[in-house]
Amino acid sequence: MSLRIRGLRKAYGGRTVLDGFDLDVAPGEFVVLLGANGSGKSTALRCVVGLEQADGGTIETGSRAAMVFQQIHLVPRRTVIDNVSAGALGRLPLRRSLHPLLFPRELREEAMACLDRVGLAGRAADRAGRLSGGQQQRVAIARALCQRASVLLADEPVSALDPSAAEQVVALLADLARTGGLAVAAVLHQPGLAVRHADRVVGLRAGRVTLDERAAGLNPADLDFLYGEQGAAA
Ligand SMILES: Nc1ncnc2c1ncn2[C@@H]1O[C@H](COP(=O)(O)OP(=O)(O)OP(=O)(O)O)[C@@H](O)[C@H]1O
Repeated sequence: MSLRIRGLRKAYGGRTVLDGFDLDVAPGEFVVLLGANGSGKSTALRCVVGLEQADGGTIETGSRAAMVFQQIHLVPRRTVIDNVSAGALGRLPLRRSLHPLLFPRELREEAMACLDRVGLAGRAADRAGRLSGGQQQRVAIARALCQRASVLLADEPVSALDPSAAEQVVALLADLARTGGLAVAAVLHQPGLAVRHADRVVGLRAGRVTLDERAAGLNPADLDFLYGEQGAAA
């Protein structure tokens, strides 16, 4: 099991946000998290990558977990390949991580392979800021791949993209799971994208899993339940 979360608990100022959250994502599987604003989806993913400290529960990620966000945060004046290479900076000696000219050749090659996996090898030398929003999100995914993660998390990766770019990015996440063997979990606010691309859908209400089923089986009653008046944190 590449990602296994059990009994995750988190409160902010005495207000419970995660109330015993469980999640399994297997290698090769693409799981979409759905739920109303405030139901705890982002907090759960942020706990996995250490951006938040859980109050209780266990998280196992196999090897490394990497995450992409709605806010893409590329360095716009740097080239696409420099941005992707930055995913590996933590593995380089400090001296070599200071400037792209000092990055080792093997790292460039690895970054190029990551860029190829997201279909953007041809844009390697362009400045990142010149790419479209959808292309920039794919570069951010390549940067995450360059971290050599076995678990890839995405927090609303397509909320700022037009429908066609969103479809492409979510299809890419599904493909990275199925052909790349990654365990992929994404928070989406578009149930249609989940039905079309995910293997499983996990629904949260008030920091607990209240739905876990095959994406193709998602029905309107499930969505009413997830997004109804009580769907957010209690
Ligand atoms: N750093 C923080 N300090 C205090 N409260 C927080 C913090 N981060 C999140 N919260 C609160 O925790 C609750 C859950 O937030 P979270 O972002 O996990 O929900 P979400 O399901 O991802 O919502 P959304 O769909 O709006 O992104 C919200 O009520 C939010 O205001």
